[in-house]
Amino acid sequence: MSHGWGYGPTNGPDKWGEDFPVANGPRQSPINIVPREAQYDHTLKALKLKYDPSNSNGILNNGHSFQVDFLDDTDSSTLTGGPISGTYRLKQFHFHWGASDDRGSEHTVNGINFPCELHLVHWNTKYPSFGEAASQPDGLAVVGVFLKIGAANPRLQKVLDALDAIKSKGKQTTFPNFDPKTLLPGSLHYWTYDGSLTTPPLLESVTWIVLKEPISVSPAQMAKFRSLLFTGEGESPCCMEDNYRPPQPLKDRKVRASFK
Ligand SMILES: NS(=O)(=O)/N=C1/NCCO1
Ligand SMILES: [Zn+2]
Repeated sequence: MSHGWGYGPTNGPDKWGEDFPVANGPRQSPINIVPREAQYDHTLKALKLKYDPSNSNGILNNGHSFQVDFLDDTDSSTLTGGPISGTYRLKQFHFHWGASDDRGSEHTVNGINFPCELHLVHWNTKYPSFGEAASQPDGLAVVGVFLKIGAANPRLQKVLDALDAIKSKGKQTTFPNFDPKTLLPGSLHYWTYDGSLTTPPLLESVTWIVLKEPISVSPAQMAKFRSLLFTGEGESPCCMEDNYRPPQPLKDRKVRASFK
């Protein structure tokens, strides 16, 4: 790709391998999850998510999605338990979504797409920083949460209300006192497998933890996601939508389930 990566016909997922050959590697993400082929593992621990709302810092349109960034200089917002060992710090959360409600998630379940998927990105504190951790096979842990069309989600609305201030690429604003736990479903049952970042550089450093239970989002709330722009101020506007990578080959991997 002569220009930066994105989700269009000339710089989208099918082209990423030109600049990032790991795109065709052995542990790429996302994947299609087939529940009846997942192996229940009774040794898997319960997820422990401890988030301090005072760590939430800002919200940024990065030109691919929007992300809420967290202060990660202490262990006050962490993921422990689950399939991982040690302590992983929350760095940011972001979403992927479609141009219409029939697509948008990155992981699929029995080939079914959800309209949106939330990713909470954590890094292993055995490494000195997110950047260092991102290059290690056990460096990152991302919790994925599906969003399913239903009733409006008042907790999600707090995030969506900030989007008017970050409509175009590069815009950011403060986003204090937000508890990401409010975005989680009632059940923390999960599927887990070894994978990668789903965006370039596609590093194969992610332990994926995909929650079985979705949270709700209304059609009007989905329209709010789509009101963002991939493009910067002064560029011809392009709606931020279909910012998802499709499922990748499972290759020599097993998906484990934390539940029967
Ligand atoms: N979609 S993803 O795998 O979470 N990708 C990233 N990239 C930077 C942080 O998370
Ligand atoms: Zn993501």
